[in-house]
Amino acid sequence: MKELIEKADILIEALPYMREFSNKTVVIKYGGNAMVNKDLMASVLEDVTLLKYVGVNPVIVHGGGPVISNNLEQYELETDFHKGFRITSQEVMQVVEKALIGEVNTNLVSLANSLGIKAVGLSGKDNQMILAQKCEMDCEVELGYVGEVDEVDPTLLNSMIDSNYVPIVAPVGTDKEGNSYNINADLVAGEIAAALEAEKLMLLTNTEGILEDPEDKSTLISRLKIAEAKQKIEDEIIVGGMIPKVNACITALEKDVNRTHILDGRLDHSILLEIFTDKGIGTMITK
Ligand SMILES: Nc1ncnc2c1ncn2[C@@H]1O[C@H](COP(=O)(O)OP(=O)(O)O)[C@@H](O)[C@H]1O
Ligand SMILES: CC(=O)N[C@@H](CCC(=O)OP(=O)(O)O)C(=O)O
Repeated sequence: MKELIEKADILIEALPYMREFSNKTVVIKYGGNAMVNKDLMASVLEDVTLLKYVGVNPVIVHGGGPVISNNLEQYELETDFHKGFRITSQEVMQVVEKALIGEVNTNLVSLANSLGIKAVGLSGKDNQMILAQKCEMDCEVELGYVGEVDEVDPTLLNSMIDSNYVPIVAPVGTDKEGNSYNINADLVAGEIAAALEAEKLMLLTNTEGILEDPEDKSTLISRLKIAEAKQKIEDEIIVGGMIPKVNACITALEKDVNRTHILDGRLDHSILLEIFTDKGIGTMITK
């Protein structure tokens, strides 16, 4: 009986959060390094199903870096990164599109549909939803078809949300001429959260959150303000793949998304633990 009452307590703890998030949009970025197996993907999508049933509007943006790297290896094409971005020649871009849109996106959509979510897959090219421009972050290195988001048109996503679908977005953008661009998925998630005026942005990854010492999980930082996060990038405590995540949170916060979180996507039901428990998990970045 005690166990049953504890289960009821968990539901009661979740109740105020269910009320708070009902009819609100939550953007979830699911990253390649936390997508390591089908069970984990199913656990993430189960959380998304529950969100949908309690009236939250989830939007998923996925990565797929490791899948792209595997496919490039099969084609014997080299992968080079510059400041966390994959240098993307025209040949590499073709593999990126096939991997992200033709493989990762369709697999996620199929799995989501099999779990009872009305999921629809799309990329930033659909209806020119994500207008991109060539990323000119560093003049010294030619990044090729690496893009940065110029503008997100939220019309298509909003009409899907209004019709009760869960959009699953691949991070490929386009320019007005129809050229495709490879965009870091964290940055896409931040811009989509901003365009949808989402309540929350959640970036799922393969660490507990932001760590003071990446080798030591006990050094998890639960809360960080924008200025503190920028300082940690400058001090090189936050490096590599964590930098675009922090930048995505900053973009979203500056464009009025209320809450942003970086959390462990390897942990079963991390989304529910973050949204529906008093303590939350991972790192929350705030204004
Ligand atoms: N301060 C930090 N705390 C935690 N992880 C960090 C930190 N700085 C850099 N990282 C690295 O960032 C990685 C997450 O980025 P990335 O591998 O690109 O994830 P994803 O595939 O989920 O997008 C972590 O695995 C870790 O190696
Ligand atoms: C420009 C750039 O680097 N794009 C990424 C897009 C996929 C991505 O961001 O995947 P993760 O979230 O799994 O890292 C890439 O080519 O790997």
